[in-house]
Amino acid sequence: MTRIGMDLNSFILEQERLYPNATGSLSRALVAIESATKVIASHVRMAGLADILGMAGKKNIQGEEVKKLDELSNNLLIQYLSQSGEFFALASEELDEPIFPEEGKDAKYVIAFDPLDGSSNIDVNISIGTIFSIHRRVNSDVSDFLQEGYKQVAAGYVIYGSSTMLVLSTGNGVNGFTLDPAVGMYLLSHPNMKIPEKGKIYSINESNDKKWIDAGLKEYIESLKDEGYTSRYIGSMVADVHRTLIKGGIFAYPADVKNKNGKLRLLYEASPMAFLTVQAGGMATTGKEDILNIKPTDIHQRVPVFLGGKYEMEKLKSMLKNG
Ligand SMILES: O=P(O)(O)OC[C@H]1O[C@](O)(COP(=O)(O)O)[C@@H](O)[C@@H]1O
Ligand SMILES: [Mg+2]
Ligand SMILES: [Mg+2]
Repeated sequence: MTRIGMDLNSFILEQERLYPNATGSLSRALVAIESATKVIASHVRMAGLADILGMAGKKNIQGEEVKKLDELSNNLLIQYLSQSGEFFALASEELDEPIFPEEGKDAKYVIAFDPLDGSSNIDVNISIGTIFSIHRRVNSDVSDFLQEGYKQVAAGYVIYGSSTMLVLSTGNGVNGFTLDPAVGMYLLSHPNMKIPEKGKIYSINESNDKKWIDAGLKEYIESLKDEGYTSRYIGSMVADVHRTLIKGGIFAYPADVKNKNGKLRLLYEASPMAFLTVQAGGMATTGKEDILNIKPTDIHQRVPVFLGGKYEMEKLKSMLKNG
């Protein structure tokens, strides 16, 4: 029986037993993520001492400066996920093209991940994270990554914050586990997470307001303020979404004149976070369509993101003009 303090491995095995035909493959895949993120968490904790802050001295395919911790986290995930033998292919923010690990040639799943989310916060000791999205292998090629978000088998994130937490959904609700550093285990701390129907916080980079494309957006934010909402924006999607899941409200990264499709990437940021939000009882849209219904066309494609509780999302839909 699921209970507070239950360790993640026992939880994963308990979920597996609900499906008598399960082979254990997804369980082993999740354990590989668990192991990799524990090692990343330990590096994050010591980053200031271990000379792993700052730039790696290169740019990724999206033209962004790669930080040393981006690169380290990417390498650790590639190593752990590949050696698990449970992934046919891996796509990452920090990889130009997906890779197909030798050990995974018979595997059933593909995984897309943002190894280190919130790069601009790495050097200043503010919460950062890892985001992942798992789909079934269908065609055995790159197109396996171009499946709609609602087809995700599992999605989740790890937040390296004042504590490290892993938040996971396999399509059966959302559960959060806190890493107990003394025993090195993720323990169930937030069972059956539900986003409040109405919150008090909006989270958006308001310094971009003059560049927002949709003419209704500014009016919407003003109207939330009139209702007494306050602003919180960390600039790490993982941290802003984590707060939104727990406290409610809305998180947004809209399209603007500089980022015509928004900034966040569909496969390894928008889609897994939309899956978790919907599983927690909330909603997620680009302003034009449900994020989980988008059929991706590119591994690194970007989309506008609005996600949050029912009240804020319904109000948003009634006020956006889709300009
Ligand atoms: O600084 P901005 O433009 O508000 O962007 C913040 C957004 O960019 C990101 O840092 C992008 O993610 P990466 O750090 O993985 O590139 C998100 O975590 C965050 O929501
Ligand atoms: Mg990111
Ligand atoms: Mg990143």
